[in-house]
Amino acid sequence: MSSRRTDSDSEPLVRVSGLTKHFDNSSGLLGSYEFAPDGLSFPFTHSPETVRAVDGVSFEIERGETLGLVGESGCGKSTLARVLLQLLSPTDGDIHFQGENLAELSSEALRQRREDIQMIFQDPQSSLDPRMKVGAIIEEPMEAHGLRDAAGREQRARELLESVGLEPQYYDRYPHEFSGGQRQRINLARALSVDPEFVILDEPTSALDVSIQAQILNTLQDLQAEFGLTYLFISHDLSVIRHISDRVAVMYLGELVEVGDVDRLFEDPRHPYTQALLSSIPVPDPRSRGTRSVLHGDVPSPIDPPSGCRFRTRCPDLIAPAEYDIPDGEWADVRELIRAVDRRSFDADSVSEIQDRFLDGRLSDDRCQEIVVEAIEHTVADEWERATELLRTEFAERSVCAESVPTLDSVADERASERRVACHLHETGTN
Ligand SMILES: Nc1ncnc2c1ncn2[C@@H]1O[C@H](COP(=O)(O)OP(=O)(O)OP(=O)(O)O)[C@@H](O)[C@H]1O
Repeated sequence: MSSRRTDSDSEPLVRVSGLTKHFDNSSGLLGSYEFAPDGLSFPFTHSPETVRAVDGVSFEIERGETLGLVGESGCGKSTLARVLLQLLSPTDGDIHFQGENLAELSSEALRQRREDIQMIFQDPQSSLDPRMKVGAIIEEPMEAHGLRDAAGREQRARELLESVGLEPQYYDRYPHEFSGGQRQRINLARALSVDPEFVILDEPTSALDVSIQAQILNTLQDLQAEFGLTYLFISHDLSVIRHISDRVAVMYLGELVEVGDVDRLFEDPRHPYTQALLSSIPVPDPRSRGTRSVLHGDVPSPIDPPSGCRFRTRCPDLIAPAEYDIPDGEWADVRELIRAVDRRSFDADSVSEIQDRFLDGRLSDDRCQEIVVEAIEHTVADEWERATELLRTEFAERSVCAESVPTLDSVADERASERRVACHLHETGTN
């Protein structure tokens, strides 16, 4: 453990509250201008677009633990990492590191903090200058921060090579002489050379063969124990996240939707998005099949995310609008119909046939029955968009999931482990 680890030991190492990063996509991009219809005269409107990459994210990381951050591509994981690393300034929110608000630090204090927070990227090649020898690569951050004399830096570099599972004599070799896994080990040695407290690992094993991945993960765990490190481990690969994490934060479209202890979260995922992600993990036994549908469709644009719960447009558990008196089983049938119309996944020959296929008789709520029949009639008339629109405005947009933003609240867990979920299904009184 580092000698700096003395003050504010009761504080989590990292405390992030309401962290937000929006990108203004308009700068220099013609894409945000709408041109006059003749295509010749000066653009008459300008609509700057805001990419809501990270939106009000709060979490803590305790000293010595690994928080796994998981989510599909484009959900904001790398942006969050870059803001934590101070490579990007937040639009809003606070980052407390060792009890200090990074936004309030002097530039000298911030420089010191930069030493304490290091990052490992996916591509082990990109951060290794091919013209520099391994020793110089590892020593560079120490030199930049004025740590040790030349002999001390060399000794440290050789020690670190050993710590990360390489030979000390590799000190005099060039990066091209190493495999991908070995290069990632060199990156680790380089990051550890300044004795950081906190290491952010952004898909550190994604570019490596599966057999090498496991070795690097094991080395990361050994290094964590040896140096008392705290990790934020970012990956879209759930098996890697399960292997390495103590706790897991699940991110969707710029927001956290579930946070919990790794074993509990994998055994008993609560958020429909976490459930869908887990059900999409390939299972070794081809005969065993998940009971839930995997994720359909793409992640919506962070420029115009869905209202309310951002996952609702893909959620298999969308809550029925309160204004309809519709039993759960009937609502499940309606949801199935909505999805099928969305995907145009059936032949629309006759209204009664489609009704029989999706519904178990007439719906008990008259208004729901009317809407469903009208939508089916549209499909039979080959007016799929009108059907989709009708089902969207009469059902999806009237759900609490569309009308109100769920907050990331604690939910009861039978093993009393920490669990926070942002889903209306789990709000007190709903479930
Ligand atoms: N500099 C930028 N300017 C505008 N938009 C950006 C910028 N950087 C990222 N984005 C957008 O922010 C959203 C989040 O991107 P980010 O790279 O953080 O996601 P991610 O979860 O890390 O994805 P991946 O796993 O593919 O790297 C995306 O829609 C991305 O296009």
